[in-house]
Amino acid sequence: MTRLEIPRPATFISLTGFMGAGKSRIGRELARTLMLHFIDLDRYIERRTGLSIPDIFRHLGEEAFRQMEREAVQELLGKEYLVLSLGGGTFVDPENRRKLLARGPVVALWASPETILERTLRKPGERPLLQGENPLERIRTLLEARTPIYREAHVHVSTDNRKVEEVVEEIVEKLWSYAKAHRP
Ligand SMILES: Nc1ncnc2c1ncn2[C@@H]1O[C@H](COP(=O)(O)OP(=O)(O)O)[C@@H](O)[C@H]1O
Ligand SMILES: O=C(O)C1=C[C@@H](OP(=O)(O)O)[C@@H](O)[C@H](O)C1
Ligand SMILES: [Mg+2]
Repeated sequence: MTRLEIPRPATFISLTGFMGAGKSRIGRELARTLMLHFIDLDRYIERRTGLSIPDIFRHLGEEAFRQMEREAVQELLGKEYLVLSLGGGTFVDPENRRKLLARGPVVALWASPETILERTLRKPGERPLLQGENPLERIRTLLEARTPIYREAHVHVSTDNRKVEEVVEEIVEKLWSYAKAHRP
C-alpha cells in the first residue's frame, strides 16, 4: 500500500433512490468521509448544458433529458475515486442500471412518501415530475412503480428521521460488509 492509498470499501460508489431520498446531500458527505471525489449527475448535466433541470424538461422534454443522463453516465463510468449521486430516474433505465451495477457498489436510499413530500416541498419547482395536483399521490404511485428497480441496488439504507451523519455511517458500514462478502 502506498502512502496515498487509504483503506476504503470501494472507489466508485453510486447512489440511487427516489427524489428527496437524500442522494445529493448524502453523496457529498459520503465522499467527504471516504476522501473520494463527488459528482451529482443533475448538476453535471446542468453545467454541461447551461440549463436547469426544470428548463431541460420544459424546453427539450423528458426523453431528451434521459438521453443526456445516459451520455453523462457513460462518461463518468470511466472515472476513479468517485461518489456519483444519480437522479431518481437514472437507475430506471436498464442500460444505466446494468453498467452502474457492474462498475461498483450501488447504494439505494429510502424514505417514506411523507418524508419525500416534506423534503421536496422545500424547493418547489425543482422537480418537474412532482408538479401538478396532489404531489403525495404522485409520489406514492411513482415510488411504488420504481421500488422493484431500486431494490436491485447492492446496499440499502433508510433515511427517514435520521441525521445525515448517521446515514453516512450506516452506508460506510454496509459498504465494508459488501466489500468483504464480494472480495475476489
Ligand atoms: N437525512 C436527512 N434528514 C433531513 N433532511 C435531509 C436528509 N437528507 C437530505 N435531506 C434534505 O432533503 C432535501 C432533498 O435532499 P436531496 O439530497 O436533494 O435528495 P435527492 O438528491 O435524493 O433528490 C434537501 O433539502 C436535503 O438537505
Ligand atoms: O426521479 C426522477 O426521474 C428525477 C429526479 C431528479 O433528481 P433527484 O432524485 O436528485 O431529485 C432529476 O433527475 C429529475 O427531476 C428527474
Ligand atoms: Mg439529487
